[in-house]
Amino acid sequence: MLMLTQPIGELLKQWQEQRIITPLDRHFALELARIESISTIDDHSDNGSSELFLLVCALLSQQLSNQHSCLVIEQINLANPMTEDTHRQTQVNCQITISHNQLIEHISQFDAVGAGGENKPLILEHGRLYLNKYHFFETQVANKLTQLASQPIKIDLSQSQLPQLIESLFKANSTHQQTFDWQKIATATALLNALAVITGGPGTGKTTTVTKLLLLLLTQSNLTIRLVAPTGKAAARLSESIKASKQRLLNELSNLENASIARVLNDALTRIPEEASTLHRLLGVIPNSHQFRHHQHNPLRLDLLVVDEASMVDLPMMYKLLSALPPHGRLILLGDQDQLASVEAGAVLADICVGLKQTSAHATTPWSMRYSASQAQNIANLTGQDVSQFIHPQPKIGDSLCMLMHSHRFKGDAGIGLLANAVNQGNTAAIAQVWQSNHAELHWFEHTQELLSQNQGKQQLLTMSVQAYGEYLQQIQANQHAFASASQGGDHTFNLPHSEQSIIDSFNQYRILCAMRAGEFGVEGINIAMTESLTQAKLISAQGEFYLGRPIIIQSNDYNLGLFNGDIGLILQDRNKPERLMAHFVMADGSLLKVLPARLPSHETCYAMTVHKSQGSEFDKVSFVLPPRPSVSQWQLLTKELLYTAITRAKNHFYCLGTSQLFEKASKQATSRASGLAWRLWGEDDTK
Ligand SMILES: Nc1ncnc2c1ncn2[C@@H]1O[C@H](COP(=O)(O)OP(=O)(O)OP(=O)(O)O)[C@@H](O)[C@H]1O
Repeated sequence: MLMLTQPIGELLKQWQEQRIITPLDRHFALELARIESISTIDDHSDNGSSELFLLVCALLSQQLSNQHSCLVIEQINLANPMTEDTHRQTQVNCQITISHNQLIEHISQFDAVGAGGENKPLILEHGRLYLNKYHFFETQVANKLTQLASQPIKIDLSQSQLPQLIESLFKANSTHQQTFDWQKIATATALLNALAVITGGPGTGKTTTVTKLLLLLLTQSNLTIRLVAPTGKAAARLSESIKASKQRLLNELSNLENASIARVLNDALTRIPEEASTLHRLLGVIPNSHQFRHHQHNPLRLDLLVVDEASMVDLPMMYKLLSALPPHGRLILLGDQDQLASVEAGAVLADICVGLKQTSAHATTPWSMRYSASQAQNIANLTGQDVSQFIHPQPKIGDSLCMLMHSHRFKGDAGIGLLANAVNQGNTAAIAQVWQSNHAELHWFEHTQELLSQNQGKQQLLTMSVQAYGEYLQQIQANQHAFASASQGGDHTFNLPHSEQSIIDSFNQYRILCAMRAGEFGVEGINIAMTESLTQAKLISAQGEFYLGRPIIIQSNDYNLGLFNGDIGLILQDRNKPERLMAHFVMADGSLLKVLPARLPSHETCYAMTVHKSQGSEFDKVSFVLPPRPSVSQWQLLTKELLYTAITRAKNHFYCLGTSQLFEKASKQATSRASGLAWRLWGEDDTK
């Protein structure tokens, strides 16, 4: 059943040396072999069965390290199991000689492998091999979502004012030339179900819709509503968006003709919460523990939870969140299903949305709704929108889903929106056309073929970045000069001219995003190059670790300080003692946190950051850096989700340093996360 050129123990060592597997993968396999009582792993007396077990365990661990939730046996490359790519010309030193079905049958015979629900280290279900823990997370998440989705909320239309209120709130939308008002339909979806998943790209109106929804819910009863996002930055943005959306609604309500309706809505508007927190803060962090204060036996005290940027929530976190929901709690997930999947295991939001994907070659749109007949009727009753064409014989959780597809931010022919769409569809002809159309908001820096240090594209990027970052650094210099001259003149009552918030806001107008961490064109190299360029331009004086104007990104959580992985701050003069430097952070509620640099948790310079870390943030201008010659392992990271996420971080200008071939090739490569969640939710395997 297995052909090996060397004993498996030696091969595992060799794969580790070649970095095909990690030391963890190897030790994981050896440890499970110990549990399985495989004493001598190079014993051929069992016809290769022990070796096969080790190989499969190493493959499973390798999958988990790559953020997959499981190992799909059918996807194992039997001819060369340690490579996914069947065309790659790598040395074949291991070959599985039985079929995938025989392999599944064989794996199920091992002692360490059980079926779903069994207390075994590994679980085999539906051709997928899991670590018990991940199987548990996945089944629990699927069960809870399905259970929430099957809790329709009854609305007695003979008693309810809701249709009238909806009509008043969405009246302005009817002037848009669209067949369906999806924002209105999404609102009805969430009014009618305990679970609502509202997805869509940037600027499609997710926050606008959820604000109207909260407003409508609050006209019905006094609910305890909590708003959360996965990171501090995303939570701060959610707060800002909700505030802005409330303000827009307040203006709209002042134009309502019906005074009694306007009164009802105005009253509810004031009760919409504005403050958002992080998921960690909501669940209650226990220092030095993976557990949270809130869980199944100590549920959250709320009636409705709104989770923004849900694409960033990984499988274990989604499990913890769902477990902590009180039995009557309603859940609204907001996010962009096309963005990068979570940093840790799983692609929960993408798996939830997979059932809406159009797989037919004749499909005119990439997604389509999937309603039950009764939900379609309820939506029609509430909104007047006839969605009967979306009735599906097997709606599953479709009644809880709504996708917003019209961007109000990137209108018509705006370059950023066109580029994001073309990348999303992996349409290389459209991508080339967008770049060739010379849109004012798109800028290209080509990697030249010269020595990397003389790469003209990189020089252009650095020159532009010095200018972009110059603005906040000049504000800092103005503060520094004002302090120096006030001190000379003996003035102790003086004030720094630029506030910390305005300097941080100015810094946040621009960011360099890198596809990679390491290397000259990764975060590390670009940060060094930026520091040199800004020093040459005399905008910073980078002497010592903490210099005035140095931007930093936090790399671990410090619950005592209230700083979390991904928080970004600036080293600035302390207003109360300007001769002292402090790290300054703007918190989710808009307040300023000052920390002595020596007390900062692990951190690094942040002129450039990874695209992953930028999720949940937006900048006026973004520069995106692709490496000129990616290695094989770097290639795996260059996906269309990475490009799409980088592009959609930019509000007004997107600059890209790369080669057109690389950009187009990456847009053809989609992220795939092995998981059984979509199958559990939708009952189909061909949805992907
Ligand atoms: N129906 C609409 N008609 C006109 N403008 C709209 C409509 N819906 C939203 N907008 C505008 O589009 C912009 C983005 O809306 P909103 O913030 O709700 O989108 P979003 O999907 O939450 O965006 P993001 O992905 O950035 O969080 C706002 O300026 C908003 O006023």
